[in-house]
Amino acid sequence: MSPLAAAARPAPDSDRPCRTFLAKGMEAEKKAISLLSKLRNELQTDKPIIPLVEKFADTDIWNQYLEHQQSLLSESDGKPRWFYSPWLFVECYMYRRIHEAVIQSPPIDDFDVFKESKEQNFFESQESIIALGTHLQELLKTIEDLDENNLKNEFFKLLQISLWGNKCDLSLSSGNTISQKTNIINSLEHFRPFILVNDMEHLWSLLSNRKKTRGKGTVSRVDIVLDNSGFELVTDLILADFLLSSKLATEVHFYGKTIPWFVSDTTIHDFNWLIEQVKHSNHKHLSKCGVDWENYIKMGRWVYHDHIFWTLPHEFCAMSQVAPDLYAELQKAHLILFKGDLNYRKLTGDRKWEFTIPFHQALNGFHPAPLCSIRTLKAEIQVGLQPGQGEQLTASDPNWLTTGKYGVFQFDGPL
Ligand SMILES: O=P(O)(O)OC[C@H]1O[C@](O)(CO)[C@@H](O)[C@@H]1O
Ligand SMILES: [Mn+2]
Repeated sequence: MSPLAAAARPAPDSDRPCRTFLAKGMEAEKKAISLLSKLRNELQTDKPIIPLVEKFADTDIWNQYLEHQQSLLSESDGKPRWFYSPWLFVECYMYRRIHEAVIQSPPIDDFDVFKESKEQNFFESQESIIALGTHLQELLKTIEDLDENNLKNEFFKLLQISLWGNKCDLSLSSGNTISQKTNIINSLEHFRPFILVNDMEHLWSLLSNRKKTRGKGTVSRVDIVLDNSGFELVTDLILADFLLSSKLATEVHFYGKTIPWFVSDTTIHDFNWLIEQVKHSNHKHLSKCGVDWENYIKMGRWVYHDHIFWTLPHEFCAMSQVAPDLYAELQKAHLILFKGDLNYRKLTGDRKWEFTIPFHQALNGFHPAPLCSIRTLKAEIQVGLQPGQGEQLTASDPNWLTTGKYGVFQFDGPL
């Protein structure tokens, strides 16, 4: 019997639901693809930016923001358009429209379109991930005996690994694989000159002073606003493990993204999936990391927070108005680490600041707690440089702002 004839024959009752589900799935896939093609056409032909239509936790806030963008334009400017609106808004809007296309297409409405790329990044970085896990387990064997100076050096090493982990970012590589192939630990000295602002000493003095002076049983809390999943997330979890094991912190709070975002950004599914993968690694040191990390979560020493604010287009100086609950949560931290370039753009409002403007000024009143941006440069904004430093970089390396080759540890707050 020909396949067509077989398909035409009424299915036996046993697999009818399966076929219906399959048919519905294919229907949904077609719908999502057509919505995404419409989005691409709007983007490529500079159409007006249209309000979100699907009911979701943040639909109204997004549409209010779009109205705000409209209010900034004069009569003759017409509607906010793709090519003539602030990049921060338009890029965030694009990823939010991708999410809308998926939630409008049940039953695939909870599908993560970037899941495969994020998992591929993890698997392709296995060698360097194993090297990092081994490095951490070796370090933990002797951590109690390290003197202050050695402990500080180990802290600085893991901070730099977390910084350079930020290069592995799929939105910069527009989704092409950008996994960590080499053992990053051996390259730290080579990368050192590419750190343009280095406030690591501030981080050390803040945490080590608090460790010395805090009373028994008091909390030392470090909050990490995460960026990319995959290799970068491993570097952040290894840093967080060290913070607890060195007693520089007694608890670490993590913030991820509520929806798939900028291709590689971490969602709660990515966070849990990665810890599960590490725990089940057949490499004993790596598997020990995963077992410890799962225990930190069970004991409440690691806490994961979800908040819709992180996938809105707002600059962080608006957080206390737009998301006062999140601002209040961040105020409980003794230090907040903001990973990555997008967070840096939102910290500084993505303004065309002079390179030498102080970071404190660019934060425009956003001071929930002492904070540090740990960021590789992928967008044309950088503040807090020395006089002439930006100009010198432009002369020696014209694309220094956007290649991810340079990085900063930029601190703000009382010591
Ligand atoms: O993952 P990160 O470090 O926030 O990088 C995201 C950055 O990559 C880009 O999407 C492309 O360069 C920027 O627009 C964005 O700020
Ligand atoms: Mn990112």
